[in-house]
Amino acid sequence: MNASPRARTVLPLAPDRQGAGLHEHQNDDLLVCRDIVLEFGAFRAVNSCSFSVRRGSITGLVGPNGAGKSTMINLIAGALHPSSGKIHYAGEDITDLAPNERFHRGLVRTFQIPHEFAHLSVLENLMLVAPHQAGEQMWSNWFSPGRVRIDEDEIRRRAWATLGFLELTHIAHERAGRISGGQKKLLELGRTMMTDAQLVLLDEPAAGVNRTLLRKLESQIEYLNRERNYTFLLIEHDMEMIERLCDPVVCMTEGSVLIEADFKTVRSDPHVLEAYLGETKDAAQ
Ligand SMILES: Nc1ncnc2c1ncn2[C@@H]1O[C@H](COP(=O)(O)OP(=O)(O)OP(=O)(O)O)[C@@H](O)[C@H]1O
Repeated sequence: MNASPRARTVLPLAPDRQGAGLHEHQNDDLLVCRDIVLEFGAFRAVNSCSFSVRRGSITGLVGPNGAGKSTMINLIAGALHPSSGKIHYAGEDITDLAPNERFHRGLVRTFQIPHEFAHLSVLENLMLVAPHQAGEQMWSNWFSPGRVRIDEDEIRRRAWATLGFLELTHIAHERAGRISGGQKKLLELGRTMMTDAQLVLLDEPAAGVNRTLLRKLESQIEYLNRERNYTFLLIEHDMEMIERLCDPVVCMTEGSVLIEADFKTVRSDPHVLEAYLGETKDAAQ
């Protein structure tokens, strides 16, 4: 379980209040999404969605298929921009910031290793992600080659340390495209460790991961939360994982937040049950 203190419970919204500001956001909120709307053509995928992520928490984002969870993660990461609403991160309005600017502020999203990195080794994939590499800047190469060397050595050292932590040292020189799905998830987590992450967005980390690797992934998420003070926002359909790791849990349905509370309260909430039941009925038809 996340070691940080559990702060608040927000009771389910009455249906006629859905989409209204969910609650008073607090100073310890690292991320605040307020009244976010996103339309794809005539379809409103996110409908006045408001929730916050407390600094130091592992916040779960759950909800039936199509609820708008991944779209919200895309909006928070900056891959999509809302039609209306505001996103605040670390006290600043980031609604219009580009994804790379968010990344440099420590808002990091994990992603499947893209094709262009699949042919690189696991070690190289880690080294590539380190922020503020002097070698990135042409002027550094011209004027201070020594500094580039030191940076690269430091990044390499950090990459090996990360591999050691993830127990992936034995596959350091494997091509990233050839490792197992579970190992890729660990590598994604490792890539966040090469950055100065503050808020890590994890989209379905458990998907395609076997039980043993899943427990390892969970304990590493807990470790990074506890020891490196990472805050996580985690989308997951595996409710056991959500129960073990997350507090609070935000449940979305039809583009809005239905409830934000501890796992037990969310699980037993009749509106949540109804939302998931609707999904089951749709699948059965
Ligand atoms: N690029 C797009 N164009 C049109 N509709 C989209 C697009 N992306 C998502 N949608 C729709 O928006 C709604 C929300 O999708 P989203 O992927 O955010 O849901 P989700 O809660 O993450 O679902 P799942 O748990 O199945 O991944 C869905 O109805 C989806 O079909």
